[in-house]
Amino acid sequence: MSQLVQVAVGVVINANQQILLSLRAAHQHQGGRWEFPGGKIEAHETPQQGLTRELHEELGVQVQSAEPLCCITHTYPEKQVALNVWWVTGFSGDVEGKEGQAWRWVPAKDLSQYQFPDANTPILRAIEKKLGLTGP
Ligand SMILES: Nc1nc2c([nH]c(=O)n2[C@H]2C[C@H](O)[C@@H](COP(=O)(O)OP(=O)(O)OP(=O)(O)O)O2)c(=O)[nH]1
Ligand SMILES: [Mg+2]
Repeated sequence: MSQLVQVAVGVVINANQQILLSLRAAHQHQGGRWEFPGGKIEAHETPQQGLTRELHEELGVQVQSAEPLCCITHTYPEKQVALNVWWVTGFSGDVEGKEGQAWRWVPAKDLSQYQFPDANTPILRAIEKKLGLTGP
């Protein structure tokens, strides 16, 4: 199996309980699916530094407050990823698709209507749990 790729992912939530999604470009791995923004952590970075850099590069926002949400390891046919997922409750700046990608704020309860990379199912469960959206 190829190397494990470490990825920092941000679940950015605003005051209206909406979550920021961004569309993966067609040419990317898992292209055409919606994602929680983020990307590969560089060798010299901590996961939180990677998160902050990626959200700034991809969406032009500055992370101000974040805590770990969950960690997921997933094996795709072509690579294995470790997603270091952060719950981002504070940021500054206006969101912009810096890489030309579509993005949108989605009510947390509507996330299941979107197609995400296969690894993301546990992230959706973690968000529901965090927000108390799970049934009895
Ligand atoms: N950002 C992000 N990546 C995800 C999610 N779910 C998931 O399986 N991944 C995978 C897809 C990719 O293989 C990897 C993330 O890498 P990436 O393509 O965003 O990396 P990057 O921003 O550094 O961009 P690049 O090197 O491809 O230019 O993690 C998700 O919700 N968000
Ligand atoms: Mg990325």
